[in-house]
Amino acid sequence: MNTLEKAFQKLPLFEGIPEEIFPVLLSDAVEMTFKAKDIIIGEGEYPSGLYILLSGTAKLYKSSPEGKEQTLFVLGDGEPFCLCSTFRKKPFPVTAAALTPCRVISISKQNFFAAAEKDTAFLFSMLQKVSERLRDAMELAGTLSLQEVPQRIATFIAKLEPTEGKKHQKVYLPMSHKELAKVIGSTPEALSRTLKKMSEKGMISIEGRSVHIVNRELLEQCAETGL
Ligand SMILES: Nc1ncnc2c1ncn2[C@@H]1O[C@@H]2COP(=O)(O)O[C@H]2[C@H]1O
Repeated sequence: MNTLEKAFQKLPLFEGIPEEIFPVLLSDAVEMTFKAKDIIIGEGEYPSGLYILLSGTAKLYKSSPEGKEQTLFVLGDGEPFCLCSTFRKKPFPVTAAALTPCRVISISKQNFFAAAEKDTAFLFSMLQKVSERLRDAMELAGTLSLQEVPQRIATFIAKLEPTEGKKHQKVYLPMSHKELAKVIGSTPEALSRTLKKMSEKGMISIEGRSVHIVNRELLEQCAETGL
């Protein structure tokens, strides 16, 4: 097994996939690297196949003609994208951009379908990912249309994994405040005001991107009903 095949085998996305699938999938894989802010694929382009973000953080977003951006998904290590364009001959519906330096592997459609035909576990894993994305998209639609900004921020923070053990309730924002505003469908100014109010109410204390959840019950209450 070569290094790339070994790296793929360790990804949660490919858990339980038989070893012999990786050479099929990766025989013509292309590795690309991007700097933070680089466009990986622009809206309307035709990706060559399935992309896997091997390391780094990237976002999928839409922008309006006025330049307003809405982040649709934040992709982390091991996350695939271009799944829809792999299944359908349609242009890429969004833009993918790097938030940090990113290492991306592209898998040709031909190899993707060869692996899917060889192993149903692989195909099921891809289907599972597509359905997860659909669920996330529905959740985002509900959040943006039904929740106020404080609820969206509290929900986002409450879902982050604690970085210093569950007891300490320290979490780290995975992106800048400016990028976070695009995820929650707000402006950086409204985000700062809300974070300040949440601190004053004793829910959190915040320093840069480091957030201490002072009172999780209050934070979860805010996620439900707002400030
Ligand atoms: N018309 C659309 N508008 C916004 N997002 C879309 C649209 N179609 C698909 N997507 C999402 O954009 C994602 C781009 O990467 P994927 O093809 O993996 O999955 C796609 C969907 O989750």
